Amino acid sequence: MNINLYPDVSSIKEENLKGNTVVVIDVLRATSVITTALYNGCLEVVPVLEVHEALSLKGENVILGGERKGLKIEGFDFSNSPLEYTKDKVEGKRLIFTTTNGTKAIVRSRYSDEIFIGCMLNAKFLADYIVKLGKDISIVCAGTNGIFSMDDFLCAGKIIYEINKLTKVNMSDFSSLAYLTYIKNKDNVFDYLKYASHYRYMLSIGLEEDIKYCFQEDILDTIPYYKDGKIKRI
Ligand SMILES: O=C(O)[C@H](CS(=O)(=O)O)OP(=O)(O)O
Repeated sequence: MNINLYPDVSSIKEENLKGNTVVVIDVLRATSVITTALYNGCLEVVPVLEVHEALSLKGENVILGGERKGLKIEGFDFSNSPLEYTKDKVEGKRLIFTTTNGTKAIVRSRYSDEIFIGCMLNAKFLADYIVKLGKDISIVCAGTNGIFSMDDFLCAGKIIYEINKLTKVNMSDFSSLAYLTYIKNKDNVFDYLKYASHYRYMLSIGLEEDIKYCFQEDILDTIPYYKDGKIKRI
């Protein structure tokens, strides 16, 4: 099984993803939100690129979530904080979701038939599931504003680490680097993250609790799956 890793959305090409199992990561915070919302009973998440698109989809049993510059959008019900997506707020609801990096990465990974949403929260469970599919794996990091992001890279390393425990893999050099980075830092994640600009930005706008939440490992057994413009739980 081959594993390829893409540092941000601009580096993905249709021919690289076709036929592969694709995992999209935006650990801070979009893919952590999606996984949490579905775990808490949200029916489906619809990722959209633009705020006006989200607003136009308002309706019964629909909630709007997301951010711009890390902050809640006017007219939306929720921000991009996974801590807001509790069972009492999201159960039985349809979430329309737009964020700066994460939802773009998901929508732009549509070249594959098998697209999953990954984060630290579900890494081990996701690895178990996708290994059984037996296809080559492409991991797409959302990055931040079109630039490589160390936080997504560490999460990619964790997912590769979990896959490697289960089956024989052939890692690209970039995948190996993520894998080794995770092994080296797994016991001191926050010492590593302090070098990450996205992490520092999140801290500067008061999101320390979100970060702590997003870097918990293997606490949610939810495997979000993107098909026909919607993300649902497997
Ligand atoms: O709010 C977030 O977590 C980020 C916003 S930004 O990158 O800090 O502008 O959005 P996401 O799409 O989840 O990376």
